[in-house]
Amino acid sequence: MRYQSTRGGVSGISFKDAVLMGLADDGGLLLPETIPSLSEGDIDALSRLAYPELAFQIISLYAGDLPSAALKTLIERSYGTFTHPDITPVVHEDGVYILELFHGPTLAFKDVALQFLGNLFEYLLIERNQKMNILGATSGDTGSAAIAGIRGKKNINIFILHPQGKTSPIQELQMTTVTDPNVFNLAVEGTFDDAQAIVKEIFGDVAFKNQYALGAVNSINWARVLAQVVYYFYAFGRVQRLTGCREVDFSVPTGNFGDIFAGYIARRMGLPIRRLILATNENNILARFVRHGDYSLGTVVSTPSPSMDIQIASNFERYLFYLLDEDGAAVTQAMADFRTHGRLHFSDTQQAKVREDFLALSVDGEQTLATIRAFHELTSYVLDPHTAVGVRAGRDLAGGECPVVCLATAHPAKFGDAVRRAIGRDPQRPPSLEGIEDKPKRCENIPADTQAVRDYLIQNAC
Ligand SMILES: Cc1ncc(COP(=O)(O)O)c(C=O)c1O
Ligand SMILES: N[C@@H](CCOP(=O)(O)O)C(=O)O
Repeated sequence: MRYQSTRGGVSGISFKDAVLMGLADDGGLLLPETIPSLSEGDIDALSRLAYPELAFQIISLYAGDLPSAALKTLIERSYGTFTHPDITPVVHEDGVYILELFHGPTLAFKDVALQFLGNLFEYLLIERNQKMNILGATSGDTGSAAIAGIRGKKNINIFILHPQGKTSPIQELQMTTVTDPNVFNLAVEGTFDDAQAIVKEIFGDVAFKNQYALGAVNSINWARVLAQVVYYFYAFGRVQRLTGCREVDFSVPTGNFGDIFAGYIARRMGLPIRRLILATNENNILARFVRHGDYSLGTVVSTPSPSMDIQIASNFERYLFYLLDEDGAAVTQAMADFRTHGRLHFSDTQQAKVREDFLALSVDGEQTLATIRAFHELTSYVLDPHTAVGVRAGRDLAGGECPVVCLATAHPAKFGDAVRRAIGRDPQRPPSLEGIEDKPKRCENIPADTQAVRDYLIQNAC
């Protein structure tokens, strides 16, 4: 499998090189040159596999340059840290199937890909006798998952920018209480969008990126998206076995568009997904885009689901590549237009195509809390606020005989304030969070300024 950039300036590179390149050197995002197509029989066989074996089969399709034995070991190590034997179990509650993606070390879906990516980076750096400085932006969950995947690894430093005071207290502590010497937490005076823009600008300076061997842990990195494709197949197999259904709907709480884009790839591979339901909070540029073709930038607002307080969704560019008929020049132009005007226009034909690919709903804070409350009253199950956004959209938009799978993207204990407001008590704390408030912390404040972050990197790079 070879990889190409959405902007047409990079092509023919291997999986390993794509993982190390992160952001494509022309500023675009990397995608496989072809998407493998699976038959009904293939999917049937895959749907019977346990998670690690399934991950091996799916990832192998895209990573032909990784020896099989090495890939197997990476997968075993990555999912050996999960506390549930099924890795991503599916539970059935009040008519919806909940795909629990929060049984990894930091209690969010990011662990599924970042445990794997951390081990993959280590393997590639040993193989090439190289060092790496990871630079990432987080609205709360990627940061802690990336730090957990990288801490203690040799020849890698990690620099994570989070928006100061805008993550949940537990999310912040999960990052700042990791005081290993190779971990650098930077609290940016701005929003997640500011932090992500700084990261992309720094990656865009290819000479600097190469000089400091910068690596990407955000869903900029294709390996992130790839590892997330696996659980769509897993959930489909489990739900099909329970219900005998031929198709399923997935409802996906969405911010940076990485998770739902993984579902889109799964569908392009042939997985019978009837509808991909894109659920946002009030930061709803993507829901407006799907529903009305209105892709225009708003101002980031704070919500009970802070990890999705995002306006500029990184992976939208990957979808745009397909919407614009895989024309790199057209994507480059569209991205430049968006930077200049803060909006993009789509033809009626394109809008119709988008509505074939997705349904969408924007769920506000009150509705989110009401969903947590109502679901808890009916089932005793406590949803985290991001999952609640997806459950609300799934209930409103799914229909007919087709089961709906809602992605449970985080454990409720990460968002105690929102849960308390909804159900009047704190969520139960998993053992990994016990005593977290009492641990020593390390974090530095930094302005939302690219040069300041570059200078910090230069001083602290390995
Ligand atoms: C808990 C949680 N749910 C949902 C999302 C949205 O996922 P994505 O950014 O891949 O759209 C995020 C992060 O963005 C998250 O941390
Ligand atoms: N919600 C994310 C935002 C970054 O998304 P990513 O998938 O591109 O890493 C977070 O928790 O940081």
